[in-house]
Amino acid sequence: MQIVADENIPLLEQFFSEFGEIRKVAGRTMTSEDVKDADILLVRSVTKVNETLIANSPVKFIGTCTIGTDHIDLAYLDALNQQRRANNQQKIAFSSAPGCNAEAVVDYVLSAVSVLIDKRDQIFQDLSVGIIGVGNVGFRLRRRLEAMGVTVIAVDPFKDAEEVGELSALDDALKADVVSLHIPITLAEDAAEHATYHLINEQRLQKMQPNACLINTCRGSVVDNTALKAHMDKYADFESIIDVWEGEPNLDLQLMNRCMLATPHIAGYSLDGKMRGTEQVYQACCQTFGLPIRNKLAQYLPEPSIKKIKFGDSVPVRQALRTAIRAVYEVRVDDGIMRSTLLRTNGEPQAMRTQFDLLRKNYPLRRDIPTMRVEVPSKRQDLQQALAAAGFDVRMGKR
Ligand SMILES: NC(=O)c1ccc[n+]([C@@H]2O[C@H](COP(=O)([O-])OP(=O)(O)OC[C@H]3O[C@@H](n4cnc5c(N)ncnc54)[C@H](O)[C@@H]3O)[C@@H](O)[C@H]2O)c1
Ligand SMILES: O=C(O)[C@H](O)[C@H](O)COP(=O)(O)O
Repeated sequence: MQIVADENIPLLEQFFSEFGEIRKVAGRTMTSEDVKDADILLVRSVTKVNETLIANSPVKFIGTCTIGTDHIDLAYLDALNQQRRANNQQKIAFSSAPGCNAEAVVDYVLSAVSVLIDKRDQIFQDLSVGIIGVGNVGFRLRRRLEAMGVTVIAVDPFKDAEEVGELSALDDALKADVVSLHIPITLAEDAAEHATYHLINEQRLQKMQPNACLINTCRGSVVDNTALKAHMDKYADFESIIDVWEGEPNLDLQLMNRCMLATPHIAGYSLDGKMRGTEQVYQACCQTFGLPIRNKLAQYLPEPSIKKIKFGDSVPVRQALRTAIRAVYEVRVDDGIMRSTLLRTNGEPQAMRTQFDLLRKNYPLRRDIPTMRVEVPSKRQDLQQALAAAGFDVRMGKR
């Protein structure tokens, strides 16, 4: 079989060579010519999988090693499969990787919020956080923040409170100190009144506190970026932390300059998250072709480069939390690199696209918080509790 895959998918050979010959291509510019002989098509979020791409391909399995599926024309795939069923042809199987990088997004939000509270001389427990969308990311984030003593106001019209905890109205969540978005991008024709395109518009920004902080790690156009820029011009204390941009890989550099933190769509880019995405799609592919699952992610994940943090007797909880979270993931590094790189493009569109994609392609190795072992003195129950709540693998030191 021929496998055509986005060159940025990690562990392609390790997981997929048993299926056949792998041809790697640039995901953003993948064409129908590239996939004309593909039996298996493996993509990430930058490849539009639609009629134009696959109509003339013999593809039997399509996998996206990502959480989001908005780049896949699922309606077309559905129609195609109905047609195939009518003609007694095998359907084209599809799989995404639900939850694969949810942990990394939670870590991103924790790192970003820890920068925000430092700036405002606050602690986590001072905050209320509105979580919009209580799926794989939002649910994990809620659990983590509540364990850390943060007040969470969660919204999800498609979930039951019995399943995900207390749910509130959107207007209530918008009143929180921090509003964090964890929803898919959906349009009115598919999701009616719950469509998320420009969910955060001028009207909803007005409902937020004048010094609130908006965090967008889901999809750029969930926020009306023009309205956000105008809102921040009006409210000097309003902050935003943006990982996903309307029109990316091109983006509004004025908006970037005004954001408290700006990153190039890397919230989910931990090594664990990316590799887990490949593993999940591999498992679905094995199922489609009736092969046993021989490969496991644990075989390939390297040891974390920082294996352990050890705290002494006198460290304040606030300092320990900040140190541990940012030892695993320091969002300000990504922010600094993105600003300096994109400002050098002077906003020239082609240069901006190239640099944005290079920042993502050459992203440095980063691990998930639960991979970090933290040792605390046994008498510091407070520290143990706070670090475990934040997701660390906490061990007690000797008395
Ligand atoms: N920046 C990144 O690197 C990155 C990484 C992972 C995911 N994402 C994005 O984040 C999104 C969320 O990820 P997830 O894994 O939690 O997805 P998910 O599908 O598990 O959860 C999304 C949740 O949003 C809810 N929802 C849908 N419309 C809503 C609305 N109008 N209001 C409130 N809730 C609504 C759904 O019911 C669902 O529970 C993904 O769709 C993806 O686009 C980005
Ligand atoms: O949907 C997702 O999983 C994320 O947005 C993912 O991190 C996107 O990464 P990409 O596919 O663009 O490499």
